[in-house]
Amino acid sequence: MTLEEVVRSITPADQKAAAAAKARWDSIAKPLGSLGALEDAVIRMAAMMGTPNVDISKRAVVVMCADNGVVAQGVTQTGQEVTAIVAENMSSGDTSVCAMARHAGAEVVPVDIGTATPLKGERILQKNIRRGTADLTQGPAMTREEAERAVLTGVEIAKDLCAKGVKLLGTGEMGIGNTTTSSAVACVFLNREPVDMTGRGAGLSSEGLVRKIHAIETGIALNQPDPADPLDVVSKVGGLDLAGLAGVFLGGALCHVPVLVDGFISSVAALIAARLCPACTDYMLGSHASDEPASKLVLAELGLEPFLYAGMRLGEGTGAVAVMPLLDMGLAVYREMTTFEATDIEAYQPLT
Ligand SMILES: O=C(O)c1ccc[n+]([C@@H]2O[C@H](COP(=O)([O-])O)[C@@H](O)[C@H]2O)c1
Ligand SMILES: Cc1cc2nc[nH]c2cc1C
Repeated sequence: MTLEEVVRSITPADQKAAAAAKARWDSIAKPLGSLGALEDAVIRMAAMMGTPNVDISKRAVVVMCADNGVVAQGVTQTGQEVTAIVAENMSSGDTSVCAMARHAGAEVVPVDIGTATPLKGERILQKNIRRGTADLTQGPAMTREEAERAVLTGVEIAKDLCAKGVKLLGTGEMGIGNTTTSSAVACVFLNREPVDMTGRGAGLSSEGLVRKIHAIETGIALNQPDPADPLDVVSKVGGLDLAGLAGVFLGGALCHVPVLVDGFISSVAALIAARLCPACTDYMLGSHASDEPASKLVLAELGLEPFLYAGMRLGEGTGAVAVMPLLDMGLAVYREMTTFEATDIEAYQPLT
């Protein structure tokens, strides 16, 4: 499929199924609406799936791994080599998201979408578009064609997983320097200044933070990304992980499968997808508000409410995976609870 075909094929979520799910919640013997965001999530998932019989039993988290040329500007605490080390550990099950995913019953799918060096590991999907991006302070991070190929790769990965029966997708990433690219992309879309949108990422000194803000200012001034053209923005000041994850959001929407946003980087990828295809936001679920300063602004722009305010800022998909057990618990009540009709409690009347 071409990107235009993908965008054209995504349809809004089904409001009839949402109404049926809401009716089911309102029949359950408990105060109306009292499970708050858990009820909303089940209703929204019913709309996404087109049925009140919500099923998220099979789940996977796609972890896009890529390197970013902007690390040459001293914008990160650790070196670029960490990307490959952590990405390979995704394959052996030795990362934070892997431990959490085992608990949440999710498959971790690490993808080499653009790491600087080839990755070893049986479980890694080898989809490298290029061996790391160029330094965005010197010119565009990548070509428009490379960005488009990365988006389409994400779409295909999501479609393949859905074809294998996955009913809930999580997004995650690993890429030293990707909070710099994410802040740059967010600045362009939200028309904000880098000083307000930039944080310390995986850990950065105060001098490093000044360099990071300066690199973003330079990259935007030099490349002049067009905020009305998402592929222009992601190719000039973004990264391959951002482009690939934007594709996962589109692919999930195409398959009527909910896609959980993770932290700051993932939320910016969701914003790229939303700018490519506004209807795909119907298929997104928030997870947590990352500690990165711009995280809440980006989630608000997407109209998403995070479940968790837990001060997390790890990435990898840890936030997305963290809310899966919460969704399971919401669904347990939705499916298993007795109704007002079956008890002696008089049904609540909706508040007027
Ligand atoms: O998801 C987040 O909100 C998040 C916030 C800060 C850091 N990270 C992770 O840390 C890495 C990026 O940080 P940095 O400082 O190298 O730009 C990358 O591998 C992300 O997974 C992730
Ligand atoms: C060790 C390490 C693990 C990570 N996981 C996601 N980003 C990361 C950054 C570092 C530095």
